[in-house]
Amino acid sequence: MNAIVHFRDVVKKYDSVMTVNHLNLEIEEGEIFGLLGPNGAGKSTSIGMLSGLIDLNGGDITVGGSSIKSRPIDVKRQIGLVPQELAIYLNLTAKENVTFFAKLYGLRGKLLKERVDEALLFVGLLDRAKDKPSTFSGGMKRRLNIACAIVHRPKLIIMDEPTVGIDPQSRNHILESVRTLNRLGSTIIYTSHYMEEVEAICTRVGVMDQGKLIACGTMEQLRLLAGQDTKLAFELDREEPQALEEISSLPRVKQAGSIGEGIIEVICKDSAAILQDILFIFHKYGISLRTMTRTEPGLETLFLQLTGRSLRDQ
Ligand SMILES: Nc1ncnc2c1ncn2[C@@H]1O[C@H](COP(=O)(O)OP(=O)(O)OP(=O)(O)O)[C@@H](O)[C@H]1O
Repeated sequence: MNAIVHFRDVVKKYDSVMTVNHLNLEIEEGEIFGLLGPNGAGKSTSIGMLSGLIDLNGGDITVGGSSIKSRPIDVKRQIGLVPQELAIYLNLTAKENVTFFAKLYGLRGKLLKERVDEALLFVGLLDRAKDKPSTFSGGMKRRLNIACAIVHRPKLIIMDEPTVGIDPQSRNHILESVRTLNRLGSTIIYTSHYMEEVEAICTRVGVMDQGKLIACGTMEQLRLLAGQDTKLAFELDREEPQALEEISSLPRVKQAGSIGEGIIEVICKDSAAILQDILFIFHKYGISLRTMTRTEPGLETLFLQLTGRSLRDQ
């Protein structure tokens, strides 16, 4: 894997306030990277610097090896930015909007027409191509915003809170689009303070607070970092005290016990690493597994544990 985005010691100050405080971050090609944090954490400022819209006060950011400071045009060409505020023209039709952005990115002629239709189809607005966005719902406007950002098939797509205040249908459409764009080869950076969205679609998550990256990793890694426990529940065809004893003595298992009706619960750290060991013990004692459930603490709990504050109540 190659890092497509590299923040190196990035600083942004407004007056004397460190809005982005020595941010170091690498995002690999092919990731859906979630940038999570409460309002004012510095997410939009970081994204703004990455997109060349805000100057840096220190450090550097590279995209595909090009520096935003010395080669901003190279960087911008690789990026599709879906900004938090809608960046569409209400007096142009949907098609004219997407065409405008396609031309900005240098598309011309037949290719331009193809890509515009493709982008409108992708966001489910091809049948509304001739309508002006003033007649669209909030969710449709956001989808048009996405079409404008992806029409040039960028390597890196940045979405800044794209689902704020929209209907569930458009929200699901957008989340599904993110997955599809990623499958088609784009790396995605997705900022949000909706933890459920980040948990559902992101392969890795960076948690920002007060201008700093306070944690970064897969959900499993973040849980480990915060020292949180996962609960595994196994429904078995029979219970075997010796098997339970062996499970209890596995490293990383904090607690294992029967809760009756053939169900045993295991409280552990890093459940992915010990699952094989537990299944091996069942096999050794000839115990059949009927069902298994895994309950994990969410990002909200994790944020609380890392900062002592809630993500939502900022
Ligand atoms: N142009 C500006 N001048 C002064 N302060 C600013 C400016 N832009 C942002 N800030 C401040 O920087 C801090 C970080 O803002 P930023 O928009 O990056 O946060 P965020 O994590 O994206 O939050 P949100 O989810 O609300 O967009 C905030 O305290 C904000 O008030």
